[in-house]
Amino acid sequence: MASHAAATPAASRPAPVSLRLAARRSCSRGTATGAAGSSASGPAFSFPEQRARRSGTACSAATASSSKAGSNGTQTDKSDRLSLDNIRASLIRQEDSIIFGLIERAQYSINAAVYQPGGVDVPCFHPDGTRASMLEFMLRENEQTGGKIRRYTSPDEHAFYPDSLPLLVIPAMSYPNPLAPAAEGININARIMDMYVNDLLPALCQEGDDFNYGSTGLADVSNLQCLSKRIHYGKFVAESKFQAKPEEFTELIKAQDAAGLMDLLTYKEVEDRVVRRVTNKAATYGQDISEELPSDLGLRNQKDIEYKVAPERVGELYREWIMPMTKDVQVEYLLRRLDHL
Ligand SMILES: O=C(O)C(=O)C[C@]1(C(=O)O)C=C[C@@H](O)C=C1
Repeated sequence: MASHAAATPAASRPAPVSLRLAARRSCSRGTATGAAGSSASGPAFSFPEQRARRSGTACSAATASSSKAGSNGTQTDKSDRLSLDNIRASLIRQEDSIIFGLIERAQYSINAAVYQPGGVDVPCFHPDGTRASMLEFMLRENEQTGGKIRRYTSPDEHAFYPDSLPLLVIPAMSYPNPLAPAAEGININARIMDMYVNDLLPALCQEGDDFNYGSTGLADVSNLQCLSKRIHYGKFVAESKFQAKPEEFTELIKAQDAAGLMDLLTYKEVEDRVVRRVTNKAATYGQDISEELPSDLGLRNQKDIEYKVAPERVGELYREWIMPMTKDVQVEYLLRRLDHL
């Protein structure tokens, strides 16, 4: 059990070498075989292909068969979840899944074998015959299922293996998408995977191996998908900021001034509030709640409360990794905001 004591900064706890190697290999090999690469030097996959996935034009089997679809076989998202007004509220809701997921994962040891290619004997899916890690295998299998039911046609979802997605088995759906076309080429999942395995897990989990590989991998898949969604929401946040100050942003975009964009989109006081809220949520979700009403328990001394994960540590992970990567997505999106228009 973690205490409420001040957490050691994640950056000062280097990951075991084996984990660093495993994730690096998975990222570099993944770029060649389907895993998303960092988009710093260009789109991770081709623009027309990604559009096909989003629009469902690669999904003829499904579009041809639905009676509930529109005249072109495409359904429309009737929810308002991608309207710009709902973006900040969604970020706050997503915190709950992320915090619960991190606490869930922290009950298991690091279990390094899950991240090492061949560490656990799983079927290989890399075309070049190199072995996959158990996490890569589970993530890709999960995307095969989600991909069939249009998860990755939604503009707020990003696959870790976008080049390996299957055809849809249900009709395509058209989503309201307030983003500029350049958004389609931005996918930083390879960086997110690297950060999760090498920085976040070592800050969260006990060293060692408890052999709960299946539970570990399931928690990891869910956490990676939640983190990916949260971080790529930066595209929507950036779009709302652009629309609020179009002249200022346009000037910086035309100058390709990444540092200026970062300054303009950063709200230090909002970040402080996020860290405080996340820390409070981690304190609430991470304590053992008994069947007694709080009033029957009397006043509990804060120092007596045992937490599953030190709440400050979760706040730090937000400050050090999750918010900076969300801002990186915002800058990447804004730098290309005027492309293809
Ligand atoms: O809420 C915003 O304005 C955001 O851009 C999101 C976010 C975050 O990741 O939580 C990122 C940058 C800001 O400095 C504050 C918060």
